[in-house]
Amino acid sequence: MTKLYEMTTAQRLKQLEMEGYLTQSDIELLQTNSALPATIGSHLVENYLGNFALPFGVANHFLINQQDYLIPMATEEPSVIAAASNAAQRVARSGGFQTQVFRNGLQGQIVFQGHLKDKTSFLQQHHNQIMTIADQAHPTLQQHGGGLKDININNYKDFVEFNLLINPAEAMGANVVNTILEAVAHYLQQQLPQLDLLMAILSNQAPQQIASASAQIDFEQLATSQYSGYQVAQRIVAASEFAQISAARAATHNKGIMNGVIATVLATGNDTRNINAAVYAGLNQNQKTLSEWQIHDQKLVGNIRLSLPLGSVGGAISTLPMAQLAMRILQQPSAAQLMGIVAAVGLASNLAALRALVTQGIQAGHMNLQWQSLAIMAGAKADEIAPIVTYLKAHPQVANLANAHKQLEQLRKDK
Ligand SMILES: CC(C)(COP(=O)([O-])OP(=O)([O-])OC[C@H]1O[C@@H](n2cnc3c(N)ncnc32)[C@H](O)[C@@H]1OP(=O)([O-])[O-])[C@@H](O)C(=O)NCCC(=O)NCCSC(=O)C[C@@](C)(O)CC(=O)[O-]
Ligand SMILES: NC(=O)C1=CN([C@@H]2O[C@H](COP(=O)(O)OP(=O)(O)OC[C@H]3O[C@@H](n4cnc5c(N)ncnc54)[C@H](O)[C@@H]3O)[C@@H](O)[C@H]2O)C=CC1
Repeated sequence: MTKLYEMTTAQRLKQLEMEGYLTQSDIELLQTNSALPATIGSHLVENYLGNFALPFGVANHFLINQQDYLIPMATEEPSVIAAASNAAQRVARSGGFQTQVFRNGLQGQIVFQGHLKDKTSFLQQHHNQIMTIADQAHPTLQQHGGGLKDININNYKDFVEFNLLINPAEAMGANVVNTILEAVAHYLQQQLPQLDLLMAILSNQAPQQIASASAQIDFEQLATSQYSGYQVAQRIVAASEFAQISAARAATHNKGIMNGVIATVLATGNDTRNINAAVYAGLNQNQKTLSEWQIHDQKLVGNIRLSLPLGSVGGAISTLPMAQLAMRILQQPSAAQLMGIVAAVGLASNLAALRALVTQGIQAGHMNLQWQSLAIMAGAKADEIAPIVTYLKAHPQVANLANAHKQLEQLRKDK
């Protein structure tokens, strides 16, 4: 069967329509030059001039909690989608990804300058009123099952912090949380005139919005022409250990994870700055990397744990037509399901990069993609692609479109 990446874009769209991932109107949306009408764009940002387009594609072969997924990605970086698909296929053949999600709420901070002597009795006295104000500030949130869950007060040297835990229901929650915080802050300032309100804002540290994904990969899925699967597994574990002791390597290890994470977060209309901030806030001196790899029970075992305050409604998720399309391709996941999916994508991106790095190096795969693109651009069809790639690989000095055309003509004459 022709592989997705060997098809033309038109064939690919047809194939995904046949598989039920896309409707005719999705295809029309994808084929319009600007999938974002100016009427929406000009309401999303200020001083709007036009749209900035990015390629949008899908990674395939994802089996997550025994369910098949196509993963929409928006990215400008070549090989991110191929890498995620490549690793996902190895994981799927070994049983797939398992995910776990803890989605308990976002923290909001109301910060005053000064000192609050009797914080416990203040909280006891005002707790119910604060809960009522929070509910009134965003009444629809309660209808969606969200709202203020908990309040703590922390005294610092010259500051008092009211820390509110708010369940944003299905939203990412920045706006709903900030609305509640400002209403509560106003009330608190009235009750505490001796303090000076400094700010009220959600925290992008999200220790209560955590997604974990794991995969147990059979050694045979890792083998290359140079190394056995077991050797590759050992080398991936060594790479993971080195990242734990080298901050310089940890940064790159993590970047490889964020390749797929950010591409998927962006495609679904979620806030990428929020996710970058939350993910990196989850790291510390003792935990430099977002994932770890070990050998256990004759398998390579990967684990990833990410702070992922994602939403399935609200903000640009509900406004951008392309984000809505991405959510349809993902079969309309809940926010918690989306968190698990994104964690699995992060682990897949990491596995692909590490496997390439500890075997043939990163450039060989990148050049392979380049040659594949040249062959496809020259018009090569399924079984014609491999011989042209082989030729271009063997003649890197003349690996250009004109020569890909010549080789294709020759190949067809020789048939
Ligand atoms: C590049 C590949 C995938 C080539 O991989 P390959 O070995 O040439 O692939 P293959 O031809 O054997 O195909 C195997 C599978 O790969 C996928 N695949 C293969 N080709 C395509 C394609 N054109 N489009 C879409 N998917 C593709 C596809 O799933 C395919 O299965 P199939 O569908 O055929 O049954 C591999 O070498 C790889 O995974 N390399 C890693 C690339 C990577 O991580 N890139 C990210 C950018 S580098 C970076 O930013 C971060 C880094 C690396 O520094 C992080 C770190 O240091 O940790
Ligand atoms: N520090 C940060 O990260 C900040 C981020 N932002 C931005 O805030 C936006 C996200 O804010 P949100 O509050 O998530 O979006 P939002 O402002 O669109 O609010 C969510 C809306 O969805 C509605 N809704 C419908 N069904 C719901 C359900 N099942 N659960 C919850 N709400 C439901 C709510 O009533 C509400 O009106 C993003 O655009 C983000 O970039 C804004 C300020 C700060």
